[in-house]
Amino acid sequence: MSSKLRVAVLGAHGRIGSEAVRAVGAADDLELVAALDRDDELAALTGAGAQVAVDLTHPDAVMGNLDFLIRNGIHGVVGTTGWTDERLDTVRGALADSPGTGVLIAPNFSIGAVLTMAFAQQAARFFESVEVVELHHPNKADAPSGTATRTAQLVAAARREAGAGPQPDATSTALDGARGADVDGVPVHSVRLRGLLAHQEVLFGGTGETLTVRHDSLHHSSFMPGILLGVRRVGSAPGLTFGLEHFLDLG
Ligand SMILES: NC(=O)C1=CN([C@@H]2O[C@H](COP(=O)(O)OP(=O)(O)OC[C@H]3O[C@@H](n4cnc5c(N)ncnc54)[C@H](OP(=O)(O)O)[C@@H]3O)[C@@H](O)[C@H]2O)C=CC1
Ligand SMILES: O=C(O)C1=N[C@H](C(=O)O)C[C@H](O)C1
Repeated sequence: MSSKLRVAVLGAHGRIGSEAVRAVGAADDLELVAALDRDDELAALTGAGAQVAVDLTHPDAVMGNLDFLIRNGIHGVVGTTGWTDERLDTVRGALADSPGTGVLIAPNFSIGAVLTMAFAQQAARFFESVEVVELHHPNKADAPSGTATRTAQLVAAARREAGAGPQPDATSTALDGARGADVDGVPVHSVRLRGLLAHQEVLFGGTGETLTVRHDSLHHSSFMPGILLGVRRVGSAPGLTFGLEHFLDLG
């Protein structure tokens, strides 16, 4: 019997899932035992003896997939977006009935994006104003992106902790959408443009100065080291882990 970790990919035909299939297949310590997409039976995962499944599907599919994984004691590494507090609580509830099973949900697997979130969190208390602009390819399922939502939530929490009040904004009339989506008081603007992949700017403003923290994913390979790290680590992290930063030493 091989000592390699037995890994499955869900959403295996997709933009990022197909890259994950290649990355898992190329890793010496991992064995790709299933590559499933829409209409494939999840039962194939137990048949193949999958120990970890990577979910890169769609917000409409991920909850059902996780329910199956957790009930069968298969660890999950999830990049699929669409997370709300309610959804996260549902996953926590399912995991409570399956002690020993681990699920990592990462709004973004690229190291640069994880650092962007950390830097933004660090900068938040020093600036009066902050807005997030996320820019993606036009085939993306959701807006705002999971990364932008998480960034805004982290920045908002840091502002609250520092006792910062609402942001200055004297807008008295505006077209709907002109000021973006309000995520915990932080405006988030979503651009969908052919030619782009995944990009984000966090703009901070204070007296006489601005700071922009920008990250660009130029290829889907940017997400692979994070996905592989999650695959290798999730089995020793029972319960729900939200954010790849918990598996990284950010100092
Ligand atoms: N956390 C991160 O770092 C990253 C997260 N993402 C997220 O990953 C998700 C996928 O993105 P992307 O690859 O661009 O999307 P794609 O649409 O290219 O890929 C999704 C794939 O999943 C398939 N699918 C849909 N429903 C199911 C299901 N029930 N079971 C199995 N497969 C299913 C789709 O099939 P069909 O085409 O027939 O619908 C498609 O092949 C998104 O939520 C995206 O935001 C993306 C990049 C990085
Ligand atoms: O759909 C994408 O492409 C991406 N989705 C994730 C998100 O919504 O944040 C991660 C990255 O931005 C790419």
